[in-house]
Amino acid sequence: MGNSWVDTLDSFELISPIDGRVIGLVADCGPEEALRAIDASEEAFELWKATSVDTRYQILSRWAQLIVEEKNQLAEIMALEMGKPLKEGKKEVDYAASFVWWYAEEAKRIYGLTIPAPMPSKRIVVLYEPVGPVLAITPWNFPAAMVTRKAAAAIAAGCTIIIKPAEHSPLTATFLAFLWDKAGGPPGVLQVLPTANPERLCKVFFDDFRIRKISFTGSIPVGKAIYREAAKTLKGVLLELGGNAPMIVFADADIDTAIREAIQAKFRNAGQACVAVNRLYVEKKISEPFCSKLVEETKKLVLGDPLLPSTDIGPLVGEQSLHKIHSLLADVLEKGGKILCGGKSQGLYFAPTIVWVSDPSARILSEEIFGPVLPVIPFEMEREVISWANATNYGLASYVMTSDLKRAFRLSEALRFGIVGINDGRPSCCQAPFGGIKESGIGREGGQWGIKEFLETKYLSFNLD
Ligand SMILES: NC(=O)c1ccc[n+]([C@@H]2O[C@H](COP(=O)([O-])OP(=O)(O)OC[C@H]3O[C@@H](n4cnc5c(N)ncnc54)[C@H](O)[C@@H]3O)[C@@H](O)[C@H]2O)c1
Ligand SMILES: O=CCCC(=O)O
Repeated sequence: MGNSWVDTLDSFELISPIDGRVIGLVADCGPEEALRAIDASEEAFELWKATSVDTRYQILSRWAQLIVEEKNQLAEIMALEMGKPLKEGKKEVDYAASFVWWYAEEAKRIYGLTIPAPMPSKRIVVLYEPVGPVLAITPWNFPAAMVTRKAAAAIAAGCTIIIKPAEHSPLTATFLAFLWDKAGGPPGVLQVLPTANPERLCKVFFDDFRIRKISFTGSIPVGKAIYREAAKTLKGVLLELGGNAPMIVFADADIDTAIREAIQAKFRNAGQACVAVNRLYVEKKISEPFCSKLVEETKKLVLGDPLLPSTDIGPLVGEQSLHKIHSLLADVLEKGGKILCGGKSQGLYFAPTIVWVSDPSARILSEEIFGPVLPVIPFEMEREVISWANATNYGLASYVMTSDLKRAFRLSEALRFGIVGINDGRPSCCQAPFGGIKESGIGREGGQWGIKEFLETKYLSFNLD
C-alpha cells in the first residue's frame, strides 16, 4: 500500500490449475486495507496530477522496460497461477508492455482547445484534467495486459489507480506493482490489493466518494452490478465485458488464411478470451472440405503442461469452466450435433474441439463458451448469416473472411459489434480502440481513446472587458 508491502491478518491459498497444488499464500485484503489504499491514492493524486508529462513519460518508459526485461519471469508466473502456456505468456507480456510504451507517449498529447468566442471581449479555453483516483478490477485471463491497459492510461492521464486483481491471478499484478516501484513510481500512484472476497473489499471502494472512476474488465453480470454501485456516487465507468464473437467464412475467402485465423481467434489462451470466436459460420458449399482441413490443423495443437515450451493449450482455469463446457457440449449432442475432433477432458485439460451444430437453439450459440471448443454452423445466404450473427445481446468482436472487397465493406457495416476483423483473427493491439457495444460494455481502451476515459473536460471562460 502506498509503495510499501503490508501484512494482512488473513491470507488465501493460491491453487495452480496445472496440478491442483497450492503455490502460495496471498494477502487477503479487506475493508481496513481498502480505506488505507484510498487515503494513499487521494494523497498521491494531488502530487501526481501536478507532475510534468516528461516525468510521467520517464517513469512509464522505465516500467515498460522492466516489464520486458522480466518477460520470462512474468510468463512463468502466469503459467503457474492461471495455466497460460509459456509461449503465449511471453506474447502477453509484450502486449502488456506495448500499452505502457504507448501511454508514456500519449501523456504528452493531452492537448486542450481554444474556441472562437461569441463576443470580441471573451475567450474560450478547454482543458483536460485527470478524473481522480481510479479503481481497476481485472480478470484472470490476461493477468498482465488487462492491468497495464488500464493502469498505463490512467497514470499517463495524471490519475492514481488501485488495482483489484482476480482471485486466480494475484501474483502477476503484484509483480507488476513491484516493477512499478523499481521503475521509480511514486508511492500511492499504483497500488494492488488482492482478495479472496471481492464483494466485501470493493464495497468500500464503491461507497467512497473519493474514487471517481471504475474501470472493470470481466463478465456481464458483475459488470452490471458494478454499474449500479457506481451510480450511488455517480462515478464514471469503463466496462469491458464478455463476448459471443461470430466468424463468417464465405466461399470466396482464402481458405488457408481463414483456417489459420479461425484457429488463432479460437484457441488463443485455450479459448478463454473475450474476443474468442464463439460461432463459426461457414458457407455451405465449402463447409465439408473446410471442416476437414480445420480438424486436421486443430489436431496439431499441443495440449499439456503450460510450463513446457512446446505447449499450445494449457489447462482451464478451474472446475467451473470445465463443467460449463461439458454441459454446453452435452446440449449440442442432444440436439443432433456431432463432435468432429476433441470433446474429451482429463482433469482441467480439455482437448481442442470442433463441433458441428445443426440446431440453432443449441445453448452453445448464445452463451460465452470461454474454452477450447469451436462450434461450426453452415449457412447459404449472406442476409441470413448477418441476422444470425447479430442475434445476440453481446457486441464485442466479430470476424469476416472474404476476398470480395464489396462484401467486406457490406459486412463491416452490417455487423453490430465494436470490433470487426476482416481476414484478421487477432485485431487486438495497443494503437486501436478496444471495446464492445450492447451488453459487451461501455467505453474503449487502447489508442487515443483509452486515455480520454480518465480525463474530465474543463471549460474556462475569460471576460476581458
Ligand atoms: N471485454 C474485455 O476486454 C474482456 C477482457 C477479458 C475478459 N473479459 C470477460 O471476463 C469474463 C471472464 O473473466 P472472470 O471470470 O474473471 O470474470 P468475473 O466477472 O467473474 O470477474 C472479473 C473480476 O471481477 C471481480 N469480481 C467478481 N465479483 C465481484 C463483485 N461482486 N464485486 C467486485 N468485484 C467482483 C473478480 O474478482 C475479478 O477480479 C468473461 O466474460 C470475459 O469475456 C472481457
Ligand atoms: O479477453 C480479452 C482481452 C484480450 C485482448 O485484449 O485481445
